[in-house]
Amino acid sequence: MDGQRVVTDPRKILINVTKTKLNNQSSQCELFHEHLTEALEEIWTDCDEWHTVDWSQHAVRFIGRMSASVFVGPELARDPKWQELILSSSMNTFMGIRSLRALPAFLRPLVHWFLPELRKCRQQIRLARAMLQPIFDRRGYGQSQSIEPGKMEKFEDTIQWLEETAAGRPYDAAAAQIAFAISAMHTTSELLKQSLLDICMHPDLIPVLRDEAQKAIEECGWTTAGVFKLQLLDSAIKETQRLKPGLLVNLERKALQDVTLPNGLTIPRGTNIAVDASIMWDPAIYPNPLSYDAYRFLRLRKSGNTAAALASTSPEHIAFGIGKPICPGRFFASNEVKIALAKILLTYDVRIPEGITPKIVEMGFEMLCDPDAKLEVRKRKD
Ligand code: HEM
Repeated sequence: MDGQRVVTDPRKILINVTKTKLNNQSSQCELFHEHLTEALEEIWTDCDEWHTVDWSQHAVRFIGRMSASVFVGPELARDPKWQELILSSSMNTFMGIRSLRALPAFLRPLVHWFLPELRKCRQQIRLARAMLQPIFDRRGYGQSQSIEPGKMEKFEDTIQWLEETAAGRPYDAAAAQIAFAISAMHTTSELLKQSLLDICMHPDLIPVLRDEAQKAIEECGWTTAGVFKLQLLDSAIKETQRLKPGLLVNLERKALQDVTLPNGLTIPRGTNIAVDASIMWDPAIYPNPLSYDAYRFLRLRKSGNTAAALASTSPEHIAFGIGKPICPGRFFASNEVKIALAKILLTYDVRIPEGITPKIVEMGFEMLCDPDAKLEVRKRKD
């Protein structure tokens, strides 16, 4: 799969762009806010009567739109054809991987050519190439030609950063965009979906979170400094991620040689291993671990625990991974989710329809937000 290959490419072009460029943009929060505002107006409208929205679908579209504003720049981010392409290609990749995993390993190199989802992925890579080409032409990029970084016109998007980081080495720009979508969209939108559902299931939080957001934005605007001030919101999201981390096991690896652990246990070569995420529900670490406590990480943060912020990680909270391959997109994802929640709470009244309790769905190792989750929303009076 082309998108997957870009992430595992040993030259690490995409990973380096994510680490060095993606988290370093001062204008990023404003851009996220601008695109989310447009998406909310288009999708949730200005209607000030309660109406039901398909939260499960809309959260993905909000994250897709915010992410695309930085991945491909405003022009493609606003293009409905690009939005559709990115959403469906990442879904097709996930479904294709699920279908392949159900087959014996020896059949996969052959069968993947015939699986409908993966055939669709290949068509979509071709479409992405065609849609990116006019931008490449306008900017004068060529996949095999080297442009001296200092001589490039500046664009603040991954199309440019990939070109700079590749520095003349061949790479597949379309596959890289699909790879960004695969890495970023599903994970981040799952976190956004469940965080808002958890907040709505604890409606006392809403006025407190609104107040925090109002003050932060009045003082600093939709900037990195403003988002940093959303500390209760940060804590609430991290609590959601603790209770529903996305995966029941994380950090999947294969032992390439016999490995003897400090306790003497030997993992034989060829063994597949993963880390059990249930440490995040250990009562010795998190008192009352199965209850949602939006203030839990705020209290820890105030007591000086440096790992208590959403984008931080520790052996007790591994939803963003840990160690060398820790998620390099975690700051980007945290900013997106915080901006989306603050903006939604400031602009809309939000509630879960009466009589409904959203369920978390476990599928294999995945922990998914209720795929049928609906919300009732109405625009707040200014
Ligand atoms: C809530 C959102 C996200 C979650 C929960 C998440 C989770 C993770 C985890 C657990 C890993 C490590 C996997 C391992 O060690 O086996 C990882 C790696 C990675 N993530 Fe994320 N991620 C999120 C968002 C993003 C975003 C927004 C991007 C890019 C913009 C991104 C890009 C990557 C990349 C490139 C890697 C591979 C790093 C490497 O191999 O060195 N992620 N992510």
